Amino acid sequence: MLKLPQDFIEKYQTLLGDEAEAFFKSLDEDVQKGFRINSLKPHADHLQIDTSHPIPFIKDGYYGTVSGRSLAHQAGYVYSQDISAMYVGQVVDVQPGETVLDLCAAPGGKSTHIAQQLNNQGLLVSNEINHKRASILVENLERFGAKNVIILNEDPSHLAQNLKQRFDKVVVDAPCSGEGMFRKDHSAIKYWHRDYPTECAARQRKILADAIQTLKPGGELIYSTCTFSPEEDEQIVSWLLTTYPDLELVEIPKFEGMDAGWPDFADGNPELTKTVRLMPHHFKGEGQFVAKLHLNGKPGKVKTKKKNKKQNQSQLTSDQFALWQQTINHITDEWADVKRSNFKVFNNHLYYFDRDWPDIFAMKYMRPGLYLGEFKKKRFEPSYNLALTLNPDEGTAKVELSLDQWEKYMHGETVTLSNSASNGWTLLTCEGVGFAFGKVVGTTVKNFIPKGLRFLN
Ligand SMILES: C[S@@+](CC[C@H](N)C(=O)[O-])C[C@H]1O[C@@H](n2cnc3c(N)ncnc32)[C@H](O)[C@@H]1O
Repeated sequence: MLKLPQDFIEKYQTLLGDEAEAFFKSLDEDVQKGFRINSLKPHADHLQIDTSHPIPFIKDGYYGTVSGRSLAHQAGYVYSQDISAMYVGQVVDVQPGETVLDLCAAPGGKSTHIAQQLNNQGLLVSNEINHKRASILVENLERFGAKNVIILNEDPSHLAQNLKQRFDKVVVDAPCSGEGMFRKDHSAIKYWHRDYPTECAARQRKILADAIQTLKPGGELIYSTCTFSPEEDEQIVSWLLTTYPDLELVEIPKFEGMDAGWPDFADGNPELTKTVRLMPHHFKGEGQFVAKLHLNGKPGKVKTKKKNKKQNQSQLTSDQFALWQQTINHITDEWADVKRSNFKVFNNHLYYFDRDWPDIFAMKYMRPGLYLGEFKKKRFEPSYNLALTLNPDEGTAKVELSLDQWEKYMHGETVTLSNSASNGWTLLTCEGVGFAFGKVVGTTVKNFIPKGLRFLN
């Protein structure tokens, strides 16, 4: 049985009254697992992912599990995710073409969901303050294969300074006391103490104050936590409403087992019933809280900043452009019409960066646009990331490997083909699914799986 802190037990006995026992009991029960299918990728019925149990209120969401070692996961066709967390992504309700900021984004559950909803139109800026976690965010987003994502590794205050009123939607999936994760991750209990929720709430107010500055008037702020504590849930929303009179709550659709937020947990404002609480004794997923707020008002004057020097120094030379075109046109014609002004080069690394995207070059970035590959002396090496954006069904040069060969390739080994293929860079597929680039020389496929992504055993 889960050993809960005595202060926690007493707090929730007082807050939940008659329901407290059912609530504590539910923390010992198994949680229903889920995954999302990545709608950016072509249909892949042949991957035999079990989609017989759709989650009725989540588009592309299913009950069940998919192994992290599977081809489907490695090639970015699925994302395993708790169903409550999926619900938050659904609540964001992004429309293709919008500009979205995911401010606390690692490991990428909401960001991959948003990227999917954008359908390669508009822009997602996905930010994570912690560098190690930001690297995991990069891996997960790159697998997903979206072309319109910038990944930053910044403190929210720098985004507030540099990207004022830039976003249609801003998501703050806040660092919190994590009470809703106790069941999944028992170690989360170790960090908890009586004052922890209040400490987390102070940090959340600071993050939200920065987040609001990046939101366009007319835009929406989505605030969520994976905790039950009123200090971080209803009380934070109540603080937002009183501190920022231009914010108003938007009603969120509720489905079976979902509770409305509890006004009595804050200042009694009945508007708080527009928020949603997912409690494990009522709902099948982990604990979660979510609120959606609309920012009224007219756009204020935003000082236009001088373009950062790095922006201008990052132009592609005509030789580099020719080398890029020569390499990519051998693989696919998808990039044939993209103009030179939409590329940037930093230390020989090439990125796609749409001219209309905001200037992020004064900030710490992990991916200033879609990473396309690296110039090395007189050649260009296309990136793993680029391979995962390609549709193998649309005229892409490809070589099909067996599942055994795929496993070998994922271990970093060279693969030998039974028949020789056309020499040069090619998309590698397995069961028709694109999973990486390889370089063919006769019957040999040289391995280019990034070291950090290789299977170790
Ligand atoms: C709940 S997790 C985000 C989960 C993520 N949205 C997802 O769906 O996969 C909160 C994140 O906030 C980050 N964080 C911690 N302190 C922060 C701060 N002061 N400002 C912004 N983010 C912070 C943590 O590193 C963590 O990755």
